Amino acid sequence: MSETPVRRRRSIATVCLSGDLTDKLEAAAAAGFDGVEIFENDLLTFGGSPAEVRRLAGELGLAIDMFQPFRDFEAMPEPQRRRNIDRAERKFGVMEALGTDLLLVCSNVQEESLDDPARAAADLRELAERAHQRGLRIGFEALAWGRHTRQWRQAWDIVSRADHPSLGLIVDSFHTLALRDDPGGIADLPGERIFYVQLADAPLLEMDVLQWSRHHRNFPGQGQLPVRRFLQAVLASGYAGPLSLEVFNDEFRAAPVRQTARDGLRSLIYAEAELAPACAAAPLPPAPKLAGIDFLEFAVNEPRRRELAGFLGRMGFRLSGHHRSKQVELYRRGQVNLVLNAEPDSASAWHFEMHGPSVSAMGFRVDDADRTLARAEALLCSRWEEPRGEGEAPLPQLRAPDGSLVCLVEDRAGEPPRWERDFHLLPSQLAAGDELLAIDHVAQALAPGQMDGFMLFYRAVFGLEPQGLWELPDPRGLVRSRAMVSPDGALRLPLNVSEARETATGRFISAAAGAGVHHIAFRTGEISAALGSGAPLLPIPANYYDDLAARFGLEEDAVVRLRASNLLYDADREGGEFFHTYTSTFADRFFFEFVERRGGYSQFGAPNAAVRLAAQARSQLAAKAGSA
Ligand SMILES: O=C(O)c1ccc(O)c(O)c1
Ligand SMILES: [Mg+2]
Repeated sequence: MSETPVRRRRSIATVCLSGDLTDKLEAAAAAGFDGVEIFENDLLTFGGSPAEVRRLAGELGLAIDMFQPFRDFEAMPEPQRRRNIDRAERKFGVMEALGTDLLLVCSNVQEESLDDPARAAADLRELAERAHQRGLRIGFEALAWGRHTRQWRQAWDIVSRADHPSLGLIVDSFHTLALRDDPGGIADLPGERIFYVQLADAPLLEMDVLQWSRHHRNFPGQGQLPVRRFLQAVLASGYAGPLSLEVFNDEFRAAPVRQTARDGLRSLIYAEAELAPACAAAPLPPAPKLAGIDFLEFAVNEPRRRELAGFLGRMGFRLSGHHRSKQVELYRRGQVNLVLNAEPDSASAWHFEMHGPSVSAMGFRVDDADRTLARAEALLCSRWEEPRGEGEAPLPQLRAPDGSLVCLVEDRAGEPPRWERDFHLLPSQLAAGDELLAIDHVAQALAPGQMDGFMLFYRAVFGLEPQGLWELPDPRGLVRSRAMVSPDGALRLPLNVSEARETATGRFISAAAGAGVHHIAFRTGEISAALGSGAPLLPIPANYYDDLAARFGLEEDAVVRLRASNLLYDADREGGEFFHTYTSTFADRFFFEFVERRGGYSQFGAPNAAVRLAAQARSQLAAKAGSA
């Protein structure tokens, strides 16, 4: 076919969003949605009339696609059957006032409903005929926990038996995929008989499907369901209506509404683009090929600059350059670049005001900076341009969800990055043989509720893949950790979140006023040589080493060496080994880690996290006692 695909309409159910109906509509419009599904409860609890909702949506440029849900309608014995018809007629009145023509009827969950598809079809046919007379339509959706109708095929069977032009099918990815039902057959339905499509993802959880649906859904790309297969089947049917998000999620209910709405639209754009050109009018530029982290920038003021420079110096970093026009210094050790930014009136200065000494920017090595920026903007990220001095190189940058910056550094084989030319470089003072090889990973602390949004950002914009979830015991609560990793492992970003305020992650969030980088790991060659003697290390208790010998069956002298160097150890099943150690924490904010990977080890030593967290809690207490 040669016709250019038109952009498909994108919608969101009001139940996805926090706040009252006004907040929800404003956020949906601000994000850029075309329409909304009005969830009945949001209308019932709203202070204004349905006509006012219609006016507000109209002013915001939002269509009201659908009113939902209408429950427990089909296949009821009399007298409920008749009462349900009367109940529906009243809802039709509400729909007319709202200015929407589609009502979602979800499958009956009542015990007394009849196991009689013919009756269900007859009831829905009558409802559709009544709707038709008022210019309205009915869509029938199978709830995964319906009494008799649970699968899309059963709902379709009833809809096709009823055979009324004002009755169609509604499919919802969650209900289909949560039951591990095959969405493939949806492709064979006549697309115009599908009246509406709802999309949701979810993490794989072993639990009752109703509880799973009501509390743990998330946006496509944030979970583990094969939403893409579902969407592929829907599009193959020829369905031309809106794609709509319908997510019930406890964290979303508590989250800032505009961020959730923007995440929702980002997830839809991303989901569509993965299926381009079937779906998106303008396919997204491809995700970058990532070659690791080129530099990290720290926001500092003058006293913190001196302090941090001292800390870096003890880890073997040397002052390696002064920016030509700004109060910015480059520190280097081997392949690792750290930049201290004290420039007034800069993005970094603003970051310092908000968060104190902190990582204000990460430089990602990408194959094509402009293309990556175009992709990011298409995925609703904003770009940032820092003022530049005469002749200085432009550095494409975009904002991460926490307000920090991601700089896109073009990786030009063998050549130094363009930004280096903006520095007066100092003659290198290479220490021989023990240089740092790379920034191995950068871990971020997130506030509760931020994991899904950050995960989607790194996945959609940069093509990072979410790894398994780790639960790390801190003495003061649980920390959940999930790493986002580029396909070849060149870029690794663990994301940590904790509900408990006194865990290392919780303390960071309160001390640093929100999400941010809380540790940076450097990859070394032979780690004991790379450590030297200067780095201020976090002490590891002797008990750890006794256990280590038992767990891995290490030789006595190997354990002695680990202990002497304060090293933690992990190994994977394939014989890969991991040696690592942590520094003390700088200004109660962030700390560093040195890691050596051997034999293809690709994890982060999560089994050792508890030891690290406990040691940090102990030194935190000691510091408190010292200052009291
Ligand atoms: O959880 C529910 O009741 C419910 C209601 C309407 C829907 O569209 C749905 O998918 C679930
Ligand atoms: Mg639904």
